[in-house]
Amino acid sequence: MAEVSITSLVKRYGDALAVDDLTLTAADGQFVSLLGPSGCGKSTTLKCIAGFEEITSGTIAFDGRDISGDLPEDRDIGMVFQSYALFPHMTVRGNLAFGLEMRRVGRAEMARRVDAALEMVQLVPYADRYPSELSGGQQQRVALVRALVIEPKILLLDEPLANLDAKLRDEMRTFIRDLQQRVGITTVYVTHDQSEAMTMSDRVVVMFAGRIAQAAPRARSTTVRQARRSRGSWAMPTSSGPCPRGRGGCALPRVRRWSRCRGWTRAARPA
Ligand SMILES: Nc1ncnc2c1ncn2[C@@H]1O[C@H](COP(=O)(O)OP(=O)(O)OP(=O)(O)O)[C@@H](O)[C@H]1O
Repeated sequence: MAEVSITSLVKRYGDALAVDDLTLTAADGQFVSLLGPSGCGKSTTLKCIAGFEEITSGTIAFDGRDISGDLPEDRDIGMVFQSYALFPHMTVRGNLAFGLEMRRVGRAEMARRVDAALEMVQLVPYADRYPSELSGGQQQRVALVRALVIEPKILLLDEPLANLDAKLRDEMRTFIRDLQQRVGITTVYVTHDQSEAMTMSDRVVVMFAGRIAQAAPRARSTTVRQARRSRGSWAMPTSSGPCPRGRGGCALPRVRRWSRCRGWTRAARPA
């Protein structure tokens, strides 16, 4: 497991500034969510951490070692996408074994890790099925353990629940959080769903226009229901800085106060 430190990260696509001087640390074992409206730079930040995008400037370090110039395969990360990205022509077992084969893990060790992974996500009876023979939730569980089976230092999740229905999403939130705590892996999770971020994370980092607008620890007792209740008062800041209503709630690094405050414009509320 590792600490992720991003310092003054800038990512430009031509003239477009996707990430603008972002500095962020995810401590060893911490679950950090990047939350914000569409186009604010969440996925770009994640892709920069993964090495899928070349950064324009700044540094990304794992446990203090600058990995900004490393290839993705040298970064020791596991990644899960919204679209599952499973290999359709491989069985569940084949999907789980693929990354281990690439890393030349021995047969006995590979079998041990794949069996443990199947057990972990309760998919032992589905080991020989193909992805098309699984439900969305089952496919996402395969994608999740496929990322973990290579025993990466960092887990990156890009809106992994976006394709699931509401009930399954609730179940998967708990599932992912429990799994993350059991494995103790440093996790960066991208979402535009406030309740998802609040119920799953140790820290919620709100992004807006490529920058960090708010960073707050999770309200510990927050449940899915509590988070849902607060959704009515959800409002994205139109700029960083204190609450324009002057009540002070938004200026404090506390998710609960901030989410209750109605000072921020509702016009920018994410869908
Ligand atoms: N390959 C690319 N080429 C040009 N511009 C891009 C590219 N990828 C992202 N962008 C731009 O960078 C900005 C940030 O995009 P990004 O995908 O990181 O946002 P996001 O917060 O993850 O949004 P969403 O929630 O919709 O996925 C957007 O303005 C987007 O149009």
